[in-house]
Amino acid sequence: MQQLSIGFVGTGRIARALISGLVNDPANRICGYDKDPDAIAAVVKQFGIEGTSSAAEVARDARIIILAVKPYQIGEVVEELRPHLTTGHLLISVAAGITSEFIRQHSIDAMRVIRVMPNTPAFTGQGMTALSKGIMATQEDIALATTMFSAIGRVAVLDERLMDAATAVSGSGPAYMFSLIASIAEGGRQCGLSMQDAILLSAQTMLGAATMVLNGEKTPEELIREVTTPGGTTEAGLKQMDAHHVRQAMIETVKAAAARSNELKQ
Ligand SMILES: NC(=O)C1=CN([C@@H]2O[C@H](COP(=O)(O)OP(=O)(O)OC[C@H]3O[C@@H](n4cnc5c(N)ncnc54)[C@H](O)[C@@H]3O)[C@@H](O)[C@H]2O)C=CC1
Ligand SMILES: O=C(O)[C@@H]1CCC=N1
Repeated sequence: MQQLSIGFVGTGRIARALISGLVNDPANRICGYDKDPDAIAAVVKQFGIEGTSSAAEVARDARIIILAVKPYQIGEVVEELRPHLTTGHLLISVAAGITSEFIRQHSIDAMRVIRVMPNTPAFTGQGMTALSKGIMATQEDIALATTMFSAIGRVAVLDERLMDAATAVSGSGPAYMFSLIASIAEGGRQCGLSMQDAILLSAQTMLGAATMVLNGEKTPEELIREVTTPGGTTEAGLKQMDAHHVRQAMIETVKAAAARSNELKQ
């Protein structure tokens, strides 16, 4: 069994979601550093990873370094890491908008960089990660990252120019899904259900509907037709969705998030 040494710089919300899945593989040896002592103490306590006291220590202890800080903090973290980086390292960035070229140019010329966009359902093993190869990264690096991120859900390998779109659909997507679940549940509550029952009915329905789509036998449009009886309840509901331009609103939601990811580009 090949041991993988993985180090996180930044152990906030998305890092915790990734660590929660990666710790299950005994082949992974995980360490982390966060400039907030409470953040690193929390992950050490929760997941039993090794805490370190600087980014330099992460570079010393890990071959794979995951940059999990806010986009505007990536520059300072790469500067801090640079003197400690070698061609033996692989840098993986989860930051929205930040290009692999920005990271390579601010680290070392031969740096192998992979840009990924995971999402918080990684906590349940049902994450979706899009990943793309920087110019110096190899197919072996992509294969390694694919295996790593498969521990927390599904993986799609994309050309980097599509990462803004992936960020908008699956990176930010859980927030839209939570919003839809909450809105449908609120409708149920207004029709007499308790909020607890309404959330259960709404969330389990989203899970079941998503599973049917992923089974891949039918398109979402075909599945809509199968639920909808002419003159029945679904048709009455869908008419309201159309009247309130819900589909168009969701399209515009994704386009706005992709545009913002593009604005964060460095
Ligand atoms: N939250 C999400 O659902 C997703 C977030 N991302 C990306 O992940 C990155 C992190 O986001 P979150 O985890 O949500 O943020 P967060 O604020 O929860 O975590 C960031 C962590 O980085 C630490 N940090 C900041 N500067 C540092 C430094 N110089 N050295 C070491 N640690 C430092 C902070 O103390 C904090 O604990 C962002 O770039 C975001 O675009 C990507 C996919 C999904
Ligand atoms: O909202 C954000 O910018 C990050 C990136 C994707 C999910 N959260």
